[in-house]
Amino acid sequence: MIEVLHQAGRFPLFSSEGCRALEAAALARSPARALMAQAGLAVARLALAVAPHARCIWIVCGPGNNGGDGLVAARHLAGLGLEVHVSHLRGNKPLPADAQWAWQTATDAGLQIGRALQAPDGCELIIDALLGLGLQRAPGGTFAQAIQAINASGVPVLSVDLPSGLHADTGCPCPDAQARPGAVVNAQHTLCLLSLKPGLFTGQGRDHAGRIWFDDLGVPAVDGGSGRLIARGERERWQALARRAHVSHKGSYGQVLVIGGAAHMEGAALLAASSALAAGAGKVHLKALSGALQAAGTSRLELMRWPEGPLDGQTPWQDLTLVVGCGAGHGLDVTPGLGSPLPEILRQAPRLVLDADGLNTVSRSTMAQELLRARRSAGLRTLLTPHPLEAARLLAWPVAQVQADRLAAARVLSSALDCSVVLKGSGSVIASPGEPVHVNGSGNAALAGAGTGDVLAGWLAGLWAQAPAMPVHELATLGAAWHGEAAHGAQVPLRAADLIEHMHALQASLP
Ligand SMILES: NC(=O)C1=CN([C@@H]2O[C@H](COP(=O)(O)OP(=O)(O)OC[C@H]3O[C@@H](n4cnc5c(N)ncnc54)[C@H](OP(=O)(O)O)[C@@H]3O)[C@@H](O)[C@H]2O)[C@@H](O)CC1
Ligand SMILES: Nc1ncnc2c1ncn2[C@@H]1O[C@H](COP(=O)(O)OP(=O)(O)O)[C@@H](O)[C@H]1O
Ligand SMILES: [K+]
Repeated sequence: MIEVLHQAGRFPLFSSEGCRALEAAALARSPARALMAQAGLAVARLALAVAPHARCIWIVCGPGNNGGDGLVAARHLAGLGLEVHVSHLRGNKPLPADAQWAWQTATDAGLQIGRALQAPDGCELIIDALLGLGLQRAPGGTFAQAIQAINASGVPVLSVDLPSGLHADTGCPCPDAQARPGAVVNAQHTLCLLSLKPGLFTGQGRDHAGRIWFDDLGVPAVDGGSGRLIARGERERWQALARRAHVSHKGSYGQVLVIGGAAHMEGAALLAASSALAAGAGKVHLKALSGALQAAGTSRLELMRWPEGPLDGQTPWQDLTLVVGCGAGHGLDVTPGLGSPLPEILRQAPRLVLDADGLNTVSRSTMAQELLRARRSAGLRTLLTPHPLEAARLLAWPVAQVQADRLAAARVLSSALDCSVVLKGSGSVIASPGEPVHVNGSGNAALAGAGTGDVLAGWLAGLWAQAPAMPVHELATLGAAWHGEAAHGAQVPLRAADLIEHMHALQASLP
């Protein structure tokens, strides 16, 4: 058993369908009941580890195999002499065979199984085995009551496989018939079994699941899942990026050009440019859309101002990695006569990170969308870094639809514009045409502050300038993981300029 987000490495993520296929294959290879026996034992072990002093435990079991896991755990914990109260909520249908076996062995062992919907007096731990992978709809009736009682109890909760009510694929509460979100258990710990579910790591998953543990039940990991979790910092991969030959010089590390920073939003472009420098780009140029900034220069003396004049056939495109859009306002709008540089950038830039108002401009212009879509087949590479609202504008969806299934939204956007995408937020989702989706496990709400996205965009370009041949999907994954890692242990809230320093300091700690 591991605590997933404390591990370095990449773990396969399985959609509900993939989990079912893995489960069926594992069941076919195992003796009858062996998986549930192991699952229940793992739950009991973790309960003892996270609440070693608890004497009284309430175990709330549902009508499927999730409930079966809870019943097996109940038998083990009662066998150790703990005061175990079991509530079993079941419908009119017979229990599945494994859960029926768990119920029978528990009652044979003398466990009393009731239907109470309140934590017993003196309860010190709740085990939530109500609903797992088989969640079909928003919990109603006694199921909703049980979830409310668990959440209102003030007692620590260990959820089995998933916090009950959370959808495994999306990390959202299951909606009811009126599309209102249903109740979800708020757990301190979740023990995910057999295969990792993406919904634990993105959307609302992290807030409901607490600390996430994983037991593969002895079934070896296969990488046939629908995506991958990037658990924690990937220092060995970063080290390869940061390595410098003694004989190298600034020309060895590429050039970044940042275009953005309209009046009143100069800071966004400065953050992106400073971040690209800190990431190690050899030279960083700034083309500010605000005349004042372009004239006055910046407090970072290393930054170079890009000369006045249009970007055109004379621009050394091949040498440049571009970050376009940070604080650009309407300055890139593709209105005839205004001379927006965006169409030429989309036609020419070999490596382009498009962020913030660059994305908003694209969402308003079908011409820009067509130019964007044509880039990959022309050998030009693009990374879009939208937050959920920017993604919603690009997709012409409500933002709630983006957040309701972040993996799907990132995939649809990536395929609609034929680009790589980092859909930012809790559990950033990285999607690229033909690649498995990655979910970034690092980072936390210390990053929820103005400018941290500009820092990400600049950092990505800074890395890309140094490794121009790196596949964009990999680059986006490494950059997002680095950005998130820098927030661990940082003071909350983390100011964006300080974030750059934290990310820079991680370079020094590389092995
Ligand atoms: N087999 C094994 O060896 C292993 C199994 N494992 C464990 O099994 C779990 C999956 O078990 P599962 O497929 O039985 O689904 P589960 O989550 O228990 O729920 C299904 C039941 O809930 C019901 N139901 C659904 N929604 C509802 C709602 N809103 N409100 C009320 N009821 C609702 C649904 O009824 P129905 O929709 O058919 O009316 C059905 O009766 C998995 O998460 C893991 O813990 C692992 O340990 C690996 C080894
Ligand atoms: N709760 C969180 N967990 C992990 N990362 C977060 C969280 N909140 C914000 N972030 C990260 O912070 C950054 C915010 O970017 P963005 O919203 O574009 O900010 P801005 O436009 O002000 O620069 C993104 O990289 C996002 O993934
Ligand atoms: K559960």
